[in-house]
Amino acid sequence: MRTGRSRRGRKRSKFTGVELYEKTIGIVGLGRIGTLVAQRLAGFGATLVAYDPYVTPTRAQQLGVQLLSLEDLVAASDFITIHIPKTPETTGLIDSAMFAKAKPELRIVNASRGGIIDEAALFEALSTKRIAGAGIDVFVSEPPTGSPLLDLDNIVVTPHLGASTDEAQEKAGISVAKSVRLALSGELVPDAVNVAGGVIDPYVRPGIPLIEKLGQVFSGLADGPLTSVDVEVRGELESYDVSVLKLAALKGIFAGVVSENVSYVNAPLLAEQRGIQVRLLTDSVSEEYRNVLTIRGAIADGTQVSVSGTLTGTKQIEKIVEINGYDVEVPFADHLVVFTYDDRPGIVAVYGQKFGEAGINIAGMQIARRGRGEGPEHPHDRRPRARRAARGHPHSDLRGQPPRDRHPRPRLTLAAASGARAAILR
Ligand SMILES: NC(=O)C1=CN([C@@H]2O[C@H](COP(=O)(O)OP(=O)(O)OC[C@H]3O[C@@H](n4cnc5c(N)ncnc54)[C@H](O)[C@@H]3O)[C@@H](O)[C@H]2O)C=CC1
Ligand SMILES: O=C(O)CCC(=O)C(=O)O
Repeated sequence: MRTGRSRRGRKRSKFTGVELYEKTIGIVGLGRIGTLVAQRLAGFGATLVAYDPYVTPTRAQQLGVQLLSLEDLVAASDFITIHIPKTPETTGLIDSAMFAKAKPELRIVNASRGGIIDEAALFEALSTKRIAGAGIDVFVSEPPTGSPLLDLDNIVVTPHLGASTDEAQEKAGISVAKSVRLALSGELVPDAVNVAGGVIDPYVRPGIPLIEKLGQVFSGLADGPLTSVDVEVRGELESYDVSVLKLAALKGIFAGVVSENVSYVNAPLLAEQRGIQVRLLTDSVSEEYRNVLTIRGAIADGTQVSVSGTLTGTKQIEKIVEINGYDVEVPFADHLVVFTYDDRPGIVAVYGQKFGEAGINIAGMQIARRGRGEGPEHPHDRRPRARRAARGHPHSDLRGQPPRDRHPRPRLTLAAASGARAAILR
């Protein structure tokens, strides 16, 4: 890096730059920063391409970016800007083989982590003018004292100042404080290194508490040890990274049934320890709602359980929209009781009477059936029964017993709204 001054003043011609307008800019890593870079660059009249194997083409399209392979991105780009973590996979990602594919006009910027660009390969590419220039904020060893890169005149270096604005430093402090608060209250800390949730888009965020509650309902409905759980995401959410919804579903499922504290970190482990196969499935088609989240599981005896939910209206009210194949539309409540029974007259009155005898107020009710006089489809649905799903008291057992690491036997359970008064009818 040179000061660029001659004895008689500046040689202005040495400092002629190039425009971004009508150039191709390659963004490596379309996470938080890569996305912001794409949004900022949208106004520069450049063609934006990106490489990020963990981002869907639809998501990239929403950002006005075309996803390419890394090789194609390097070959097409006039500028490359790197925004990925340093991992074994990304160390030396940009090496001499990549520079061999680059245009001589390429200018490459790395403000992510040192070593993602192989420094020896970069030195070679810059010193032989294989590429036009580089802007480097991060080095393998910092400060980069003695690095031969510092002697080149087609590189601009900064001492790891990528986040050094007054605003960024303040935001970083606030962000850390918020994460600590979330961790202390047992909630999801999206930035935690041991949470496999990935970048959580604001559009995905409201689905987290929804699917966690669905997990609690699912757990109340499941009557035996689970062998598999599918977390299904249908609708517009399909184009986002929704991996956090899998974690939240598992957290909800296990919250009421294991005695240990369930978190976003240990929930996948709890599933693995129990030999439960867990999958995240996505589909862009959702017929009735903009988005629907479903937890579908199989129990060891082969029966299936499912529960779906959505967020409705401008207030984004959380609702259950399907239980075991029956269409419903029920808002979540502190206590829910689900009955499955043969479709014949007088059943509702029987249940109503039992609730009344137990001094329990019914605040709302919905009946669903697949067709006139039809009974339930699931074999395990053939006898009258109830399952409860309690929100707000996930650890409370209705009989006042400690939570158990197994599912309850079939029984008719009535729950008092306060959780304090409860009765069990068999
Ligand atoms: N120079 C500085 O002062 C600063 C540096 N950084 C660094 O910038 C980088 C990006 O930060 P964020 O955007 O917040 O991270 P992020 O986690 O939000 O995004 C990273 C993206 O990289 C993608 N990715 C992961 N492995 C990949 C691979 N092998 N190939 C291509 N893409 C891959 C992920 O899918 C994700 O979309 C990080 O390394 C961070 O430490 C961040 C802030 C300031
Ligand atoms: O300015 C700092 O403290 C370093 C920021 C950084 O490299 C990061 O957030 O990854």
